[in-house]
Parts: sequence; structure tokens; C-alpha cells
Amino acid sequence: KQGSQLHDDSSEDEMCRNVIRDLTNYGLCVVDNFLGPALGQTVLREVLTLNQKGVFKDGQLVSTKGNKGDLKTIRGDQICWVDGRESCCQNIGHLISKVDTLVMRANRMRDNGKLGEYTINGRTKAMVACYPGLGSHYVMHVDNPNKDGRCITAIYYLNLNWDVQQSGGLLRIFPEGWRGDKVADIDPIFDRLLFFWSDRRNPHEVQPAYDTRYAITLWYFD
Ligand SMILES: O=C(O)CNC(=O)c1n[nH]c2ccccc2c1=O
Ligand SMILES: [Fe+2]
Repeated sequence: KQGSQLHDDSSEDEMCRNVIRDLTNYGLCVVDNFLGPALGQTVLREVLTLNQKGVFKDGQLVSTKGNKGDLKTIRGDQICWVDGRESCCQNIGHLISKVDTLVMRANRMRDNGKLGEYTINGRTKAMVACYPGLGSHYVMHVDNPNKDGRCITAIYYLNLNWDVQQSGGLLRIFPEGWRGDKVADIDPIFDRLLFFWSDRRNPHEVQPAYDTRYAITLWYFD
């Protein structure tokens, strides 16, 4: 093997070990610069094209307080499902296979061949979500409250130069068992990959976003 390939394997293994360690210790894990800027941009361009083509279904209607205390109805997240083999989504497909590889390697690397207490054996299609700004948000929830099979949530963020102070859209996770009022605040920044257990251990919310906010989510089953 050339040096670089050797390097890749060790950095891949390193990334795997970090995912296992952080999921085991904290129930969540952040991997930054997952694809690198060039590949990350190709994924972003495909998502922007999907949006321009009007593929996103209209988001769920949510009511929110206007700044005059009035109740107004706005569009929440708009989503579309992508399998990654569509001609328009080749780079999203590449992202999906990179996340699959990482999850399956971590799954195998566990001494007992499990990630946490799970043996991952499948996943959903990719859910591409767009929060259209204007205060669109997602109330506190658990992704899988009732054992529907989903065990790991993987979210890839696409938002270049996102500043939470300006644009909001923070993901706040309230990990069960964290002491006091400790929370995990995740900025939805470009090329960031986030994993967390999908069950009741990780209630979370998307705070109001004031610019268009994109993310791609995969849920892994065991
Ligand atoms: O974007 C984020 O940072 C977190 N996002 C979520 O937790 C989240 N969770 N569950 C969903 C179900 C249907 C449509 C969108 C969603 C959704 O954005
Ligand atoms: Fe969620």
C-alpha cells in the first residue's frame, strides 16, 4: 500500500474510534470536515438544485409568536427523500456511502461487533430537510420514542459560513443523564456530520432559523 492509502486507513480507523468513543460516552458525536470543502460543495449544489426545482414538499405548518406577540402560521421544515442513485443526486449518493462505510466500520470495530448495544443492519433513505428561515423551527422531540427500529440519527449539515448569532437554527440536544442544565449545542455548519442515539436518550430541538438552513438525515436501524 502507498503511504497515502496507509494514511487513509489509519485516519479512517481514528474517525471510527472517535465515533464509538463519543457515542458510548456521550450518546452523540460530531465529525467536522467530513467530506472536505470540494466534495461538500458538490452535495450542497445538488441540494440547492432540488430546492430550485421545487422538489421539497411544503413544510408542516407551525404556529409561532410574531414579535408583536401575535400568533402567526409559518412553514416549518420542508423535506424530500433521496435514495442517492437518482441522476440528479450522485454526490448525495457519495455522501450516503461514506456515512454507511463509517457506521458499518464502527459497527464491526466494536469488540462485541456492536455499536453501543446495537448491530446495525439497515437505514432509511436520506431525508433532505430545508428550514426556509422566517423563524422556522422544530419543537423539542425524540426521533424514535417508541422503538420503531431506528437507533442512530446521522445528520450532515450544508450551511456555508453559518453564524448562529445571526441566523439561529441551533440544534440543542438535552441528553438524558447529563447533569443539571447541561445541553449539547450543535451549530449546523457546512461539512459537519453529527451522530446521536435516536431514542429517548436524546430529546432535541431546532431553534428558529432566520436564513435557509439545509441538512441531510439518515436513520440507521438495528
Ligand atoms: O436539523 C437538525 O439539526 C435536527 N433536525 C431534527 O431533529 C429533525 N428531526 N426529525 C424530523 C422529522 C421530519 C422532518 C424534519 C425533521 C428534523 O429536522
Ligand atoms: Fe429530530
